[in-house]
Amino acid sequence: MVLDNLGSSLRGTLETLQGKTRLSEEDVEAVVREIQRSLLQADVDVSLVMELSDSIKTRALKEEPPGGTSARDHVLKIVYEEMVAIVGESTEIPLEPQTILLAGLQGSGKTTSAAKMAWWFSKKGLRPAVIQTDTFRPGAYDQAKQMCERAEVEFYGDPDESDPVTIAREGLEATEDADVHIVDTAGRHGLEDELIAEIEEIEGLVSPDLSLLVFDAAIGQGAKEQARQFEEAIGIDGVMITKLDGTAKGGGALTAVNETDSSIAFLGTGETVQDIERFEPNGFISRLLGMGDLKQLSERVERAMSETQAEDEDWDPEDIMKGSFTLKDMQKQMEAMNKMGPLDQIMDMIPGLGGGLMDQLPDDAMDVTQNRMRSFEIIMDSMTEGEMENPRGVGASQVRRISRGSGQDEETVRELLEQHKMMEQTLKQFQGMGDGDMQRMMKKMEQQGGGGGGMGGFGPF
Ligand SMILES: Nc1nc2c(ncn2[C@@H]2O[C@H](COP(=O)(O)OP(=O)(O)OP(=O)(O)O)[C@@H](O)[C@H]2O)c(=O)[nH]1
Repeated sequence: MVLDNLGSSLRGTLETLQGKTRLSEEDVEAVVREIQRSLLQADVDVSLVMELSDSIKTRALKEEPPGGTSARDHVLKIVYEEMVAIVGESTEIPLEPQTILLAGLQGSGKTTSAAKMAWWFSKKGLRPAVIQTDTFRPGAYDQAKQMCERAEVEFYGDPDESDPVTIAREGLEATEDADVHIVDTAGRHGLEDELIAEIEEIEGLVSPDLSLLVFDAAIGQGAKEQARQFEEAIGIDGVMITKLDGTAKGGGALTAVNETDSSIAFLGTGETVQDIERFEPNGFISRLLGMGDLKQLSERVERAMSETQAEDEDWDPEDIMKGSFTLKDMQKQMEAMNKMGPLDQIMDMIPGLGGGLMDQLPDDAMDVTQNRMRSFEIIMDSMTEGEMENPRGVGASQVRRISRGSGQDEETVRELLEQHKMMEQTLKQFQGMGDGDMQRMMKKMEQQGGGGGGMGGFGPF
């Protein structure tokens, strides 16, 4: 999203402060101007931008950087804290039985978000059900049903019933064994009286514990009015911002959240049911500022690893840290990597890599890397069990055979073997480490956040 630009433009400005221990008024002005420009471009409301830049300016000039802190880090910390204050706390979502009502305009992503949330609750060990009351859009029933099948969660809808309130009532009865009920509602192009009357009636019937408003990140300034009307009709406890993976500006949604005193519950970052993140203000702003988001990263790694392991019970990632690292382990790691989502999203979560590295890479660098991973996967499919277990024993004639069998050139086969060797060596270093060493390394990565460092140490990809 365009707010990403904030990270790279801000980093550029902050670099000019490198080596300084004191800040002049001009230095602070320059940083604040850059922030204003990025936020306005991202559609954040003007008064909010002014409020934010005033507080950053006042604090940067008044507060003394703590001993040993550079002027650059001091400003970055202030910007970070003030931005976290704007987006506010995340909406509280208790992990217990409850009913959630989703509201929003047509196309905002409600149906998709309902299935995503159900998937999220199911991963937390609860039993969710989605109730589809959208009788307005003809395709809504099939879409919701399909997505719930993909998410492997219970679904209720009735394509032959035209009254949404009846569907809601019957849906709650039919899914009474579920503990989290997510009620999806119809959208309209605009906020017609009919839509408001309908959602009020559904709200009265289901008495939700939580009413969430779903916003498309591209909403722009219209968000404020929308949020106000839904707030009046049913009371909004939080919002879900969707399509943050796209080119949307996102700032309108931030403005609306700020204006309505509501908080952000979830973020939608793609079209599949797994593309949902719980909103975490610190991680979100860290990522915007190119400082990474280790929490989100480790959650994704854990999820991908356990899914990969569930598919092949003979494989245990823990073994890698103890014994030898075979090509089969590398193959499994690549499978897990694919499950983690698009590479550029993952890069943004790594402190010090994020925006900084992305700015330096050519536009197609991610595609090249992903294509190379795909070639590696095809090559590995053409290798024998023995070769996968002992890649160091693969000689020239085997390389030729694998190349012919996979349709990939010999050079790429050799590259794969080289890559494996490098990973094996890197792992050998880790194998000697205790938990304390690992923690120190993670800490170091966190401290380097925002420094725009290079690829150093981050595996081969
Ligand atoms: N890229 C991306 N697309 C999304 C995301 N969330 C939803 N979409 C897409 O946005 C479109 C609209 O989403 P729906 O879930 O149908 O929207 P809706 O609000 O239920 O629409 P109505 O039922 O007409 O009110 C679909 O094509 C979704 O695939 C997201 O986080 N990222």
